[in-house]
Formats: sequence, C-alpha cells, structure tokens
Amino acid sequence: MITQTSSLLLETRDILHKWLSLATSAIMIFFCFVNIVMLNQVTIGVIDSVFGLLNLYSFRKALLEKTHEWHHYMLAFSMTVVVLSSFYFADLRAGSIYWLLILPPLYCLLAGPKLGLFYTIILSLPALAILFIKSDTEDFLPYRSILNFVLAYFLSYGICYLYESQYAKSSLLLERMAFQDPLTGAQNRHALKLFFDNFNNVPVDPFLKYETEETRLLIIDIDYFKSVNDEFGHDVGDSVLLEMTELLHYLIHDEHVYRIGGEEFLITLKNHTQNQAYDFAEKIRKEVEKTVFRAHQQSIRITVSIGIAQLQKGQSFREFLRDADKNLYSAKNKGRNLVHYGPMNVSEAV
Ligand SMILES: Nc1nc2c(ncn2[C@@H]2O[C@H](COP(=O)(O)OP(=O)(O)OP(=O)(O)O)[C@@H](O)[C@H]2O)c(=O)[nH]1
Repeated sequence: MITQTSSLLLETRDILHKWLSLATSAIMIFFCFVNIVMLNQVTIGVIDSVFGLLNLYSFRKALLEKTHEWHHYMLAFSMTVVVLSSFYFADLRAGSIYWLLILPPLYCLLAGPKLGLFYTIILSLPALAILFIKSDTEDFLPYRSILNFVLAYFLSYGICYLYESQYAKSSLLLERMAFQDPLTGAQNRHALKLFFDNFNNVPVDPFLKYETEETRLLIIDIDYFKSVNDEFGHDVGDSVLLEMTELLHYLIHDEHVYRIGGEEFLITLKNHTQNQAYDFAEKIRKEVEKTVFRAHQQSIRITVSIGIAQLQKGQSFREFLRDADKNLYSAKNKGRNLVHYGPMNVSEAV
C-alpha cells in the first residue's frame, strides 16, 4: 500500500515544517532586533522581520489547520532569502556564511531528495557569486576556506539525502510487512481495517453521494480449495492462491485486492452501481472458471463463489466481516460457482 508510506513521509514533513517555522521565525525576529537596534543594519533587519513574521503566520496556520504544500516552499524560500541577504549585506567576519550550510538539508527534508538536490545546486550559484563579488573575499575567506565550505555544503546535503532515502526504504519495508500478505502480495486484514476506518472517518458529503453509497465489496472464495491441497499438495495450493491474486489484480486494474482468509479474497469497488458490481463479479467468476491454473506442472481448474455487499457507514469492523461472511455463505449455500447479490446492505444479504 504505497499511499501509506507517502502519507507517513508527508506527515513527517508537516511536523518538521511546523516546528521549523516556529524556530526560524524566533531566530529571524532575534536577528531583526540585533541588526536594527545594535548593529544599525536596517536592510537586513527589515528582511528578517518580514520573513520572521511570515514564518510565525505559517506556524500558526500549521498548528490550527493543516500544512499546505506552499507552506514548505515559503519556509525554504524565506530561509534562502534571509540567509543570502545576510551573507550579501553583512560583513563576512560576522559568519553569516555558516547559515548557508543548513539550507541543503532543509531543502532535502522539505522538498524531498530530488527537488532538494536541484535547489541545493541552484542556491550554490548565487552563494558563490556573492563570495566572489564581495571585495573582502580575499581578506577574510581564502580559497582554501571556500573549498572547505563548498565540500561541507554538499556533504550536508549528501548526509540528509542518505538518511531520507534510507528512511523511505525502511518505511516501505515496514509497511509491506504490516499490510501485505507475504504469500500472495495482496493486501491483508490490517490494510482492509485501515480502508474500513478511513471509509468510516470520512464525513458524508451531500454533494458526493456516490462516495459513501456506491462502495461495494466482492467477497470471493475458492470452492472446495481443501481438495486442491489434498490432491496436489500444499505447495501447489499456495501457487494457486498466488495465481488467483495475479488474475484478480489483472481484472481489477487500480482497485485493491485483499486476502482476508485462507482462500478468501475481498475487492472494494468504488463508484459501482448494483448492476455494475454484479456484472463485474460475474466477469471474475467466468474468468476463474475458464482459467487453467498451472502450478508445479499441474493443470488445475477451480471455481469461485462471490458475495456482493454494500459498505455501510457506522458498522464496526467485526460486524462488517461477520456480515460479509454471511453474505458469501449465501452464495456457497446456493450451490457454489455463482454470484450472490446482497440486496441493499450486507446484513440483508443473509
Ligand atoms: N495451500 C494453502 N492452503 C490454505 C491456505 N490457507 C488455508 N488453506 C486451506 O484452504 C482450505 C479451506 O478449506 P475449507 O474451509 O474446508 O473450504 P473449501 O474446501 O474451499 O470448501 P468451500 O469453501 O466450502 O467451498 C483448507 O484446506 C486450508 O488448509 C494457504 O495459505 N495455503
């Protein structure tokens, strides 16, 4: 479930953004005071105050509402402007050049590794230009120092890049372990629970009726799967389950396949009317019936029974699974290799 990882990374980015906005705004306001009152550097002081207040506003927004994409860009932009202008206007001996070192990690964390690298390279150009333009470069920053600085600048990005990519990889791995069935690669029960919770948490939007009313479920169970195991062995049974998952993925395109029991699968169908869901279930049933599953040099034919249900808001996950199972067993009781339609909701289907 790729969306889980990305949403986790986005959430981390939002939290980082929120507290960085507060910290940078405090630092900018502090420097505004130092520059205007103590050093008489009005230009830098004004720039500090403007961006300091903007970041404070951004922090307040992030605290009360949610962080928007443009907040990240504003934080990165304001830090860039403040750091470059201090670097340009202030005496090099003040050491404002050191602040440039925090920008590459900031870009990497806020914009992601690829875009972060792009910004890091772009920013190095005006920074180097300022270094060379300033008349006092020779006196205070010999070229050996510049070399050290450039290396440290890109290394700070490299460290952050490595950390970010490792973090993304391990999040993906953890997510797979948590939400994927290791045998078939289908989503597991936890993933279904998450889908279910999300469905229940989204408020009903009267203008988007189909969001809540037209989410249907197909509960698909292989008929007499025990006899496949008994006749051909457990390994062959495993391969059939794997092939079955592949077939379902092939048929459904961008919807999710969940394996919720040994030989029981579930598919969520968004924006499907009753008839569309029924036709689709029939298509799956017929495809499985005519497919020859080839596992370990065996040719195996199987059939499936399918129950159709409609997802109802307010149901608990337990109730939902119990009702979904009842719905499926109606299909089994009617003779197998058929689609049973639960009239309006899963509880009425028994
Ligand atoms: N190979 C394999 N078999 C499994 C797995 N999980 C469950 N099973 C088998 O699936 C079979 C399910 O059997 P039953 O619940 O009796 O259902 P069935 O034989 O499919 O019969 P109906 O569902 O009533 O049509 C059992 O033999 C389980 O051992 C698995 O991961 N791999």
